[in-house]
Amino acid sequence: MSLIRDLADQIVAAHRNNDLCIPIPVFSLNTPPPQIDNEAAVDHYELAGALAAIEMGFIESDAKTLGKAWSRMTLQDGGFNPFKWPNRPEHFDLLPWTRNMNPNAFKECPKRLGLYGVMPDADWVKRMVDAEIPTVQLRFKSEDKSKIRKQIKESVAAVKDSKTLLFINDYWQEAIDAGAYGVHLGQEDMEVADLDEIRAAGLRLGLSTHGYAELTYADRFCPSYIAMGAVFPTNLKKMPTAPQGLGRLYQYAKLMSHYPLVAIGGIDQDSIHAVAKSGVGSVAVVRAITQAKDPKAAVKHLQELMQA
Ligand SMILES: Cc1ncc(COP(=O)(O)OP(=O)(O)O)c(N)n1
Ligand SMILES: Cc1ncsc1CCOP(=O)(O)O
Ligand SMILES: [Mg+2]
Repeated sequence: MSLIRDLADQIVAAHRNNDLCIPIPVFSLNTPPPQIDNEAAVDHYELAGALAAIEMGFIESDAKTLGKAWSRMTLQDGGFNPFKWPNRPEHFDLLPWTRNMNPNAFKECPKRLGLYGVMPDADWVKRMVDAEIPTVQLRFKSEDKSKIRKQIKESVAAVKDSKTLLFINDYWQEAIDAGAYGVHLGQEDMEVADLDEIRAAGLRLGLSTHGYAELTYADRFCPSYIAMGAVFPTNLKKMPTAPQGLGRLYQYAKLMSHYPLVAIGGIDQDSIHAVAKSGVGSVAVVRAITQAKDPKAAVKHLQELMQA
């Protein structure tokens, strides 16, 4: 165990000062630390990588994923180097990059979806089309199926004959029925959705992720794009994990660079440039548009800042 401890200490020391570390929240200091299964681990590097990740504030599932990646990286790169960080698809055993060879891949979307407005109703979708935003999502939350269908129908009509691409959040069946461009699903949504039906209908699929474990899981489905967040704190949604920060976003973007990527969560005009520099082709925002004095001008300004 002391060898594993020593390797883990070297990894933590090498990465202590970069933005990959997230302080462990005070409320969880009294709970027992997550257990890494020594028996199931392949080698010392897997255990050390996972232990280091826990100390750097990664959640248990991400620490386990990182442990396996540390093991593969150490074997593939011919030795242990604590200053490295796993960031290549082969470290995480991701699918081969050639999506057109994968019969289960979802339909392709542009690699760079650009500014992506996540909007609460069809009127906002119309405003975004008028502002010529490249990508928009209808994120209308309701229990009322007839209202949902109406909102989706109006949104699909709004983007017709425009260059704006429309994703529908959650309501995949209604999105298929209305002929939308694509659907966006979270990790829980995808467990209950009929992914085969979405693929067969030719809709694009975007998936939410919140860390390494969900990224590698999402990769198994070869979605059209992968969203990563929350980058910064947001009050619009209760997030399952702490804000990831720019350091982790940059690593995720490097690892998944063969996918169209979307960054989301708490991004505004002050941070959008740094977020775009991570290499993601798209930045999704809600409040930076809906709470702007002039939403149309905000769309233009945010796009300029992304490209600057
Ligand atoms: C682009 C984009 N990324 C993430 C989400 C969040 O989706 P989900 O986790 O399913 O949460 P809800 O939006 O359904 O509350 C999103 N909608 N869009
Ligand atoms: C829907 C959603 N999913 C992850 S963060 C988020 C909300 C982002 O809103 P904002 O851009 O206002 O922080
Ligand atoms: Mg959802």
